Amino acid sequence: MSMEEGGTKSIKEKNVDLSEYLIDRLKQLEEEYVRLKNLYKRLEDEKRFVETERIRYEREVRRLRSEIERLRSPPLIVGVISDVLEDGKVVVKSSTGPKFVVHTSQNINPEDLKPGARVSMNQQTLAIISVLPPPKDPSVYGFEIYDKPDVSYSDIGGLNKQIEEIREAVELPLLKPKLFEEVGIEPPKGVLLYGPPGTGKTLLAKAVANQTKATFIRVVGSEFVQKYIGEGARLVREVFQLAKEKAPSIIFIDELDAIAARRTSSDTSGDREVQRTLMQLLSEMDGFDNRGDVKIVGATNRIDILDPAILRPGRFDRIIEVPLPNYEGRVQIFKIHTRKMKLADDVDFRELAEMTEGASGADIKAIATEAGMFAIRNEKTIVSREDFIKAIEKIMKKDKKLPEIKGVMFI
Ligand SMILES: Nc1ncnc2c1ncn2[C@@H]1O[C@H](COP(=O)(O)OP(=O)(O)OP(=O)(O)O)[C@@H](O)[C@H]1O
Repeated sequence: MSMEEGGTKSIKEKNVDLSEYLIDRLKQLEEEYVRLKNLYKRLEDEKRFVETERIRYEREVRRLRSEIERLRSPPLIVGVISDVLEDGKVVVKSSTGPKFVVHTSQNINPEDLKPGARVSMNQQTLAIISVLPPPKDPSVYGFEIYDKPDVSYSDIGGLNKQIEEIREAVELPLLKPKLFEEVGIEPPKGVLLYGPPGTGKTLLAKAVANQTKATFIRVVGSEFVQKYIGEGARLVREVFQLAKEKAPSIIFIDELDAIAARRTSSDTSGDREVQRTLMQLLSEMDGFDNRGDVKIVGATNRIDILDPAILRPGRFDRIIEVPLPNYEGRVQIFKIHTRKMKLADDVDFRELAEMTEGASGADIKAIATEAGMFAIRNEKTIVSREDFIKAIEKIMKKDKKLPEIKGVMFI
């Protein structure tokens, strides 16, 4: 009897155990379900994120591919249409001389194809790629023109001697031409600024233009000879023409070395193109009156490779060195580029200047901007000494990282 009782109990107990077990198991499964559901949601989110990242990278790859394509594409030749034939072909005179019968791109509106129109052509097939705007439009050549640049002498740090020299050579003749006549001397025609990159050469030229209310025309030497083959000499002519029309004006030729490097023995068509451009520049400089109100300021990082012809009297006859700033200069440049920043009391320009031996004005500007960025990253609006120190480390390290390759200047 007792056995039987005991047996029934155990069956009951077993049932209780089983139902407890099942409830437990159910709970576990429910929890597992919730966990998997969350995991699924997280994976879905991650999938979406990865998907958008993929699309972003694909877009970036496409952009870089087209950039590579663009950089690889050969320069175009400039020509002038002499006749439009009935079959849609066109007779063009290339800027290097001979005439050709060529095809045109389908993207060109046939109405734009008129005799006299300037066009760009593929180097190999000479097919017309586009019709260029009329030559008088200075933007065609990428000339930068400012009626009155907004840079003043007070924006330039550590170049007092250079400012004095450029004022004497460019500003005085523009503002007081009579003075030179009375004394009976010819004012300098052109001034050459030379020195390492980012030291303020462009800034100096802009400040003189501002002070004399002259139009500032900036052209880049390498663009004269690289953008449109066979056009360098004509571009030089056009810049001088434009400068005369906009007088008083200052022509600032950046990267002068690209068109005025000493002649080498090689005789490629590229060299001949550079030669023609330089000849045109020399003849323009010789041809105009130095008492006039057009002044030329050239800039180069490589005075050592310039053709001596360009430095002869009556051409670039004042040469001004624009070196890397010394300690005092760096203090001043730090002051200039932090004028609009809110600085903590622990920022000491003297200390910063000591830490930035060898930095250019452009480097110091970059340090100030970077210090501001560090402050923003830490959600501060006041920039502290620590932000500057981090910025100096970052910018000065970047400078040092540049590879050293003999004979090559990194600009
Ligand atoms: N002496 C300086 N005082 C204040 N700012 C300077 C000075 N030098 C350079 N900078 C800053 O660096 C920037 C670049 O300088 P700038 O274009 O005048 O150099 P550059 O000598 O013409 O260089 P590059 O040879 O590369 O053309 C300027 O916009 C300016 O903000």
